[in-house]
Amino acid sequence: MTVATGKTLIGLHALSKSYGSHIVLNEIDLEVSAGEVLAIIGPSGSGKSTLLRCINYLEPPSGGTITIGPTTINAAQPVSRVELSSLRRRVGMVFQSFNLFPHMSVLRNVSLAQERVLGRSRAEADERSMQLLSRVGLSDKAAQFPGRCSGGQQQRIAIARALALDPEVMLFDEPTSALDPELGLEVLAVMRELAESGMTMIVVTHEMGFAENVSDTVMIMADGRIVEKGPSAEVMRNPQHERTRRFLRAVHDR
Ligand SMILES: Nc1ncnc2c1ncn2[C@@H]1O[C@H](COP(=O)(O)OP(=O)(O)OP(=O)(O)O)[C@@H](O)[C@H]1O
Repeated sequence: MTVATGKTLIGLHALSKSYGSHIVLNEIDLEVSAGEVLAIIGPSGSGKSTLLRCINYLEPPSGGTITIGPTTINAAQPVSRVELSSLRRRVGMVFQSFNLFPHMSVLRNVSLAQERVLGRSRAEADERSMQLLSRVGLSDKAAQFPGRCSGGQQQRIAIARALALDPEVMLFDEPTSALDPELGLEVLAVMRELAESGMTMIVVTHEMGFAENVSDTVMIMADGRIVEKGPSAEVMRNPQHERTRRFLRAVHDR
């Protein structure tokens, strides 16, 4: 259990996304409190990644609104570059593939956006980067290139890079799916620490242990809709909907 304050930080209202006639997100309503950790689980193709990508406008939604703190973006209206960069700055994202710059040192990977986006000096950015690398247990890798690091280390660097812009919320899209289980555990430990520090997190995951033991809230998606959402222990141990029960049984039998 983490430190959710009860104050809504993120609100989605009737958020929809279609590709042609294929409705991938069907009028999603969702509220996430400051400090809450929400795990999104569900079958393949149910719209989990699309939902995350719509929240930070990597995919423009087809309809609905996204509110983050005091700012509301309406999908029906054009979004300016200023609004988009403000949104992306406030919403950090970590992907399944780490997307680090291979030709830059680990330190530079973490510090570059701080200079470009936040206008920090190189010295300030490097100092902050070293703090964050230490937080993810990688201060000794600062001078290396990412290619010399393991997958788990690269994902922890990607987390440090996202944190470097001081986001209000962190989105994780299956951050351990590309990793061997042991390396995944390193990443999950960093995510647990982040959750306990009070970061607001939305995590698409196949890690049922994370959903049950770290997240405050679990949400099950199927066919672009929210099937069930509630306190994680309740949803994972006593699901109310047949669709959730079927999904959890299938995961369990895998
Ligand atoms: N760019 C795109 N163009 C067309 N269809 C897309 C696009 N992106 C996603 N889709 C479709 O949207 C649906 C939802 O995909 P999404 O990746 O959000 O599901 P998911 O629940 O995250 O699945 P998984 O667990 O397999 O990652 C799928 O049917 C997918 O084929």
